[in-house]
Amino acid sequence: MASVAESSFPLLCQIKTQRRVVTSSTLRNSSLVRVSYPELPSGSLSFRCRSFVYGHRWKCVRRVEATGSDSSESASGGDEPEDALQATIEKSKKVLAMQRNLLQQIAERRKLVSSIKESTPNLDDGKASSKEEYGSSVIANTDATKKETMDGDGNRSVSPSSYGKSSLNKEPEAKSLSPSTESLKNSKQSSASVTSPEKPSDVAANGKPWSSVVASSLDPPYKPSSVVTSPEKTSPEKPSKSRAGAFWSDPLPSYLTKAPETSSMKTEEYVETREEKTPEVASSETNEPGKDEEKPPPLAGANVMNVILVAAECAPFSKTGGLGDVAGALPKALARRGHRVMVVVPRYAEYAEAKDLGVRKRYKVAGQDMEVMYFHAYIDGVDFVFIDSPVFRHLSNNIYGGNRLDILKRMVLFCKAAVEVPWYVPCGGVCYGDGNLAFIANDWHTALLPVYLKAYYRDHGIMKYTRSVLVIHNIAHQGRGPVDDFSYVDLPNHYLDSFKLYDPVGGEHFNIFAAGLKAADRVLTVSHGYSWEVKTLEGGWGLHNIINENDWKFRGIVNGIDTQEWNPKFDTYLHSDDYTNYSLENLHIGKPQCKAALQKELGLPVRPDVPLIGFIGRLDHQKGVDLIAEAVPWMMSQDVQLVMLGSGRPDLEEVLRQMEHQYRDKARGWVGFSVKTAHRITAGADILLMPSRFEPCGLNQLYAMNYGTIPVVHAVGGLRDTVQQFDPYSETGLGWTFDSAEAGKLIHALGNCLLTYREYKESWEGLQRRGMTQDLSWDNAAEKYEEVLVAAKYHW
Ligand SMILES: Nc1ncnc2c1ncn2[C@@H]1O[C@H](COP(=O)(O)OP(=O)(O)O[C@H]2O[C@H](CO)[C@@H](O)[C@H](O)[C@H]2O)[C@@H](O)[C@H]1O
Repeated sequence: MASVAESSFPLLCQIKTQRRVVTSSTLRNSSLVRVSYPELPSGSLSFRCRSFVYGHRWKCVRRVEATGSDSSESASGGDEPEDALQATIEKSKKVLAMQRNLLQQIAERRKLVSSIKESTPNLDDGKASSKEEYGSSVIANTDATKKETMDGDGNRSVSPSSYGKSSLNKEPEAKSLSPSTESLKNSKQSSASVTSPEKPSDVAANGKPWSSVVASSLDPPYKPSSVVTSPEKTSPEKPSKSRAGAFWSDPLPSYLTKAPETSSMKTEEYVETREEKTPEVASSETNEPGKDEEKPPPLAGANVMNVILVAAECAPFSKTGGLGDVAGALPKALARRGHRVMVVVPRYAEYAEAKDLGVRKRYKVAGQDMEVMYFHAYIDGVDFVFIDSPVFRHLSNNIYGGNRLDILKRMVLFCKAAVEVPWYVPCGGVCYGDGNLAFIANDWHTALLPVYLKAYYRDHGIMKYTRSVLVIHNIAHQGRGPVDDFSYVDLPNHYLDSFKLYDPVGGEHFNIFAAGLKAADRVLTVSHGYSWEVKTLEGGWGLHNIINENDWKFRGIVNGIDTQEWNPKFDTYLHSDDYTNYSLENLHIGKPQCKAALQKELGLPVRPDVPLIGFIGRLDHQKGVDLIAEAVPWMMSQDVQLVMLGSGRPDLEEVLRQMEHQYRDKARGWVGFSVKTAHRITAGADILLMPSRFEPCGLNQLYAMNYGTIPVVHAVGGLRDTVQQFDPYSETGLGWTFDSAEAGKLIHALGNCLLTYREYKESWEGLQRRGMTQDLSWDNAAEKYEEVLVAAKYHW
């Protein structure tokens, strides 16, 4: 047997070009292929090929060895005439030249095709339709009547007079976010050295190291991502007991003492499954020239990271409010920028798209061993990982249900499991690993994650490059309890202080949000206005001091909206019952049709001229439902219709029922949780009321504006950031605002709004047009999130 050449694509193409007979029992990956090749001394070639036979593309990454029935003779030099060999070499050279020429042509064609694609509009039509399918499968899941019981914290009003405009855009000093040039350089170097450790031939074009891949026949085809995880990170450091003991008086959690299985995954099995890939995917894994030109660089450029968003709810799978919407949409926007993105959420029900990954882990919660399983779906470029445990099951309609300790234990289990997902859960066959990784935790429910990341791992030199960002969607809910609750979170004693908080309302108590805010590398909230408010005594709900102390890592980023899901042009809930899709172009036809359909569906008189006022939201003190109730008699004295959709506090639910009972010809109070009805009200109403006492961002006003529905809002938090007061003189603005949470002020603003609706049609249309032409997508916000993730990454 004589070694002829190292693996080479041209050589294989040469073999193909000359139409040699290829004999192999399976012609599959990692098989021994034998090719008849009389010009060679051996008469044939055999080679072991860890190859990719997709379409007609071949790539061989191992040594090619010449062999044959007479290989022993050839190996010894035999009687091979010198000139025959020379002729073969010459021939080979010619073929190689032809081959190069061909590849050149292919590359040029590819360039041409991609430039045609770029200049062709409606390329995302396919995406829109797939989203529609995705959305429509959801209706059954989310439409059931839901009730929400959060952690039971009391509510307090925020004094509007205390909002200082000048402070609204106050953000952390740039210098405090940026590392020194030197450390940035070092970290970049270290990141570079950890992000591309494999030999080129060992790394697929999607950046996944072959060596750490597990069989995943259950997974959908994985779209290539340019994120590379380091071997160091994909094989996380295993803490030695003695090392951990030196830092930590309490015993380490049991799962820390076991080696994560990331690196022990079976390449062989993976090789089998790779054959099932489509030619399109496979082509991205060849080393063909021209491929690089075809794939544009990620928008995130060198900032591409692995991002894991962890939340208690995620639309469309689970949702009680705005948090679910954000968890469903922000990750997709980050993925569009080129990041590898995962969402981790509890599995409250069986989701058709999600498949069992077969991974099982056990965690201790309050002394009890609990097993979790992991389900996975890959949708719109995002890995959705659902953590399954009996404690989460059947809670779709009652996500925050149960008593305080039930919720606490669920969140302890969820956060313990979530923080280890990058080690154990292969997505598309490959675990994320803990290098170049940032978690985004959301609200108090997942505020334990930054604490666990620190206490279990980073304090012990593990996951030391992993960062955590904690997003405040609503600071009124904090995970409060008696100090004794600390025993449930399973942390070293010296962590107790970070949970302890004293305030005049709760006295000395245990506060999960407080600990999360301290432990996270960065803290975000969902608007600029709210980022200012939470630093005040009125708006911080007892956490303002902690936020002020951590101002350097704190920032506000206004939410975006999912412009597929909440778009009158594509909205799947407008496909039936006489509703219709519409856009700015046919607004004057489409919106009145939706209004008539809504009136009909609700049993209200179908009248195009009467202003239809809507409200959608959780029924609690925050949303100012009581202010609407106070204004109802005035409203009903006007020629208007009012429809309110909400669930929550029983007394406020009763307000809705009473209102409908009293004004049957004008008002409807829909008590329950119906995503379909929320979409239909947003499309059919002329005006949306949001008199929230405080509103971290608010999504309904954004949805409303995208549907040509005019918001009337209390200028607070994100509402003030996003709804600019209408100015009839300059014909600017997006809606009506009022400056304090009082029924009188609401009535005044709504009165002006109704006047404009009736008397100034052109102004009204201008308001609608301006609202509908705004860029409300998540793309802008995602870019800002990326800045924060990168700042966290380079900060030690
Ligand atoms: N009865 C019902 N039936 C159907 N759908 C209903 C419904 N009640 C509410 N919804 C839906 O839930 C979402 C509510 O979002 P919001 O942002 O207005 O409020 P929420 O207070 O829950 O969110 C918190 O987090 C978000 C996200 O950051 C912040 O915008 C917000 O200010 C903060 O209070 C919307 O999609 C709305 O349509």
